Amino acid sequence: MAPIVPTAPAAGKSGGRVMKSRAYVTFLAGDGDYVKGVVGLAKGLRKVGSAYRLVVAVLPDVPEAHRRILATQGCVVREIEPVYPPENHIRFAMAYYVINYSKLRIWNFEEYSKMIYLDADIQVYDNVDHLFDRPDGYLYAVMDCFCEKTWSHTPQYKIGYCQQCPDKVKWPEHSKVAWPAEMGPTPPLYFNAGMFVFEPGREICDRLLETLRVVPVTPFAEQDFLNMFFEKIYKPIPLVYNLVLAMLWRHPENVELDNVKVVHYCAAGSKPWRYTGKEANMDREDIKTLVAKWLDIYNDDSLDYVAAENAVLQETACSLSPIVTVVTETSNNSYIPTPSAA
Ligand SMILES: O=c1ccn([C@@H]2O[C@H](COP(=O)(O)OP(=O)(O)O)[C@@H](O)[C@H]2O)c(=O)[nH]1
Ligand SMILES: OC[C@H]1O[C@H](O[C@@H]2[C@@H](O)[C@H](O)[C@@H](O)[C@H](O)[C@@H]2O)[C@H](O)[C@@H](O)[C@H]1O
Ligand SMILES: [Mn+2]
Repeated sequence: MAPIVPTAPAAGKSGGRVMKSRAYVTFLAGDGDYVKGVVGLAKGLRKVGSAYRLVVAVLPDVPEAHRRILATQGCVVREIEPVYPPENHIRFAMAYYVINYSKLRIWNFEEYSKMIYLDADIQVYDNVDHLFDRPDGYLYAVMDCFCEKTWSHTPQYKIGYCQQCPDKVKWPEHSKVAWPAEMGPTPPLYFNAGMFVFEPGREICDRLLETLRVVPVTPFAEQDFLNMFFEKIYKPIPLVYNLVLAMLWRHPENVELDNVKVVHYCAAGSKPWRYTGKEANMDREDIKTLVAKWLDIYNDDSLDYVAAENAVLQETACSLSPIVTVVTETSNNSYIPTPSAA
């Protein structure tokens, strides 16, 4: 029987107006091991019973073999054009951050009404689908921390100010001690761009790319840019939705690990799929536990797309023949797994 190729994301109808769908989205570049992060994320979202697909925005340099792995894990693989910042001589906080500007292409996925972006080094341990119901018109994300060495180029770091504890070292305008006037006003709230809730739109995507061409390039690349661009509509959400690991040693008083729903493995040496435990802070018990948690999901075959689909079918006691996922390449170069009865 010819496989039934699912159409574009299921769009509900309400009163004649086609309701667009929602999805999680991540970003994959290169032929390296971040693909493991995406597989882990896909399985993690399945484990928490998320109702939405995971779209993977891939750069052209992501090999076919990796795209097929992702399609067989139930991901919707969409190729995007790279985005480069204007000519610059900036030293990025991490040299590879230059590729992260390509994340901006996800605003072009306007077939979705709302998306939750997650870095490939993020894992979801509790269902967070309810974030899709937050009021439209804002960008929701968790506040970052300025205390790691990666921030040593900033005035915040130099004076020991962090938005996670604004009263510990106050920003000059609120401090009794004389400070150089050029410190300016307190910096606006700043989010970590590893996780955010946003509304795609071609028009806003064009505005992002036009603006990128005329603003200075800065060390935290697209994260700095997104914070500048969305400053007026950024709404902070609790850190349980994106635990930047450095918070565990920089602001433990702000972290209730048992309540954390989403963990961001962004500290140096914390990527679970290449963890050695040798870097600073990586021998902490809480880090070892979180890395083991990530690996448990990654190595759990029952969370693979086909296995999970079969489990659902068995649960509904249907006597269907086993599902074989045939990956069907569609015209716009996106791979959508096509479950078909053998
Ligand atoms: O070689 C790379 C580097 C980065 N990324 C993507 O870019 C995101 C941001 O990079 P990273 O998470 O390493 O930055 P961090 O959050 O650790 O600063 C990753 O999560 C991946 O989604 C990728 O696909 N391949
Ligand atoms: O390209 C710029 C990157 O900036 C951010 O990096 C993190 C990381 O460097 C941590 O090590 C720091 O502790 C944290 O503060 C900092 O924000 C995002 O996680 C990532 O998705 C990406 O946007
Ligand atoms: Mn990250």
